[in-house]
Amino acid sequence: MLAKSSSTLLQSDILKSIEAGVLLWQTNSSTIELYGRWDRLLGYELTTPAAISTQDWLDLLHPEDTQLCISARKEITSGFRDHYSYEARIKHKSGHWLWFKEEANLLQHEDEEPRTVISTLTAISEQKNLEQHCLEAQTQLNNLVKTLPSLVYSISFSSGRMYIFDDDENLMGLAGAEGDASEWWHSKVHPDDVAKQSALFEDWINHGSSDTLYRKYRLLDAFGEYRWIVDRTRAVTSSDRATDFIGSFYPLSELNLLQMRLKKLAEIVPGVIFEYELRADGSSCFPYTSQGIKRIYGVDPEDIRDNADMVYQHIHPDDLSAVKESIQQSAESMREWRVEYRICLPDKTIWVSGYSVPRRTSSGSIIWAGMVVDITEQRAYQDKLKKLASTDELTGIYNRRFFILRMEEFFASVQREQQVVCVAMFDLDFFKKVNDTYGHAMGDEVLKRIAEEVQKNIRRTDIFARIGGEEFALIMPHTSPEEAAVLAEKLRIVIGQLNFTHNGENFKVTATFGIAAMQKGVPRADMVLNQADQAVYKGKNAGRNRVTLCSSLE
Ligand SMILES: Nc1nc2c(ncn2[C@@H]2O[C@H](COP(=O)(O)OP(=O)(O)OP(=O)(O)O)[C@@H](O)[C@H]2O)c(=O)[nH]1
Repeated sequence: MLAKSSSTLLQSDILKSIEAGVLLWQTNSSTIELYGRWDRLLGYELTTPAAISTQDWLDLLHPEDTQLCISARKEITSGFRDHYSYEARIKHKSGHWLWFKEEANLLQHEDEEPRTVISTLTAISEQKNLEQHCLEAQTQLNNLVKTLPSLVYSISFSSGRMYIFDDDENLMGLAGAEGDASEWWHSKVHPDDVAKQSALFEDWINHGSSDTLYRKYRLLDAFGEYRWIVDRTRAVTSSDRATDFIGSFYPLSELNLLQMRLKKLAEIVPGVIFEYELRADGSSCFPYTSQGIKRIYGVDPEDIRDNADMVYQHIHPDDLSAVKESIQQSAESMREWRVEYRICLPDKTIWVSGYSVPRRTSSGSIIWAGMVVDITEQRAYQDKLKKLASTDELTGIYNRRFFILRMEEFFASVQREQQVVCVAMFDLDFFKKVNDTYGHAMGDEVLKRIAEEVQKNIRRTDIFARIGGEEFALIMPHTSPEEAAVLAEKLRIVIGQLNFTHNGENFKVTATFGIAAMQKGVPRADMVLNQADQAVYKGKNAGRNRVTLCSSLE
């Protein structure tokens, strides 16, 4: 197919030195002379120059491209133009197709016949492949953008031009657009959000814009409604300089909006909202806690996300086992968890109330969702109220109401257990005289002082109360009547030794004690108090200032 040419050696040597094939053809001839490196390009080992028939040349071309070549050459033979160029595929010796570009120029004047045309053949397969890849990547990217539920945009850093990828299915209903980024943005963002969001963008740029900028604001959609969206922006860098921004707008769903509102609500709740998980292996963690966890437990949500230990470490040691037990009970019964306990913080101890509802998960763990609220103030108020309800206003010791309640409790425990609880009652002697002689205020002072002194001389477990005007009573747990009599005697002496002074005049008071015992078989608690009262009465009749056992103890 290929024959040796008769062209000069000099020409062929020059042409050999360039990395391209060179073609020379006379328009009136059916032969093409080939020079340069065309042989190497196509895998032939022939020395150049060589000659090839026009038809052989066309046969080397890809069938789809032969017409290109014919038409291009016709441009010159018909005298329309003096140059042409086209890109086509040519068959390599090994059988595969190579892309090349032929650029031809008419060498001789058109009046001269035959006319000579010279053209260069350059291999462009690599470039073609690259173009093909780019095209494919572009198509893939466009397809990808169309599958996203977001509206994707790019902004040129230098020109500020914005390009919004067209996607008629996007959730915002917004069309693809090209224009000034700032203008587009300002026309779409809710006026109340502009200042803050601009500041965030500026700040991001000034800090190197290396991370993704994540913003939430309201954007006008195609239907004239402001929608909450998430705008994620990234900088495209080249040589460490931002050249473009790419980003996307994603409308927040109802669920997202709900989450946003819940998060805000969670932050203002006076406590912590949490999810506590007890795993099947017994370990526990807090998958979610609102920011209030810092106020309540002094820890961050991240500190306890995988391990709840830090929370347990803050629970008051006296309450820890009760808290753990309450969780255990709730886990066993799958009933709500409700408990009040103390939390120790570095500077104070607070009371909290916890409430949550358990549910089982498919992984075998139990998750409680609920909240813990600071009730320190409420608790202090309750304590105060409780104290007020149980305290005698004048003396500060327990009042009759509280005393009777405790009597009932002891009465119940005496019925269950083998224990003796003694009750002592005492009534001041001739107290009316104290009031009459020194005044009611002085009488009050006497009552207070006696309460104080008796309190000092009894055990911490004894319950001491003022049950009437000048009547006092004591519950003495785990005390036999004999021991009770000894204590009463001691108190009688203490009272009798107290010195009172009014307007320079000294006086003393005495008290008469009666003792009864609460034992198994006594039908009612108040009967024990009656028995003690009767013993006092007996003591009064016997001359006062003495200790008397009730008749059943004699
Ligand atoms: N100052 C003062 N006096 C009280 C109070 N409650 C009761 N009294 C007085 O205590 C006195 C009790 O008097 P009585 O019941 O007659 O008994 P008494 O004078 O102590 O005589 P005996 O009990 O028989 O030894 C009355 O004068 C009451 O007014 C009080 O809160 N303050």
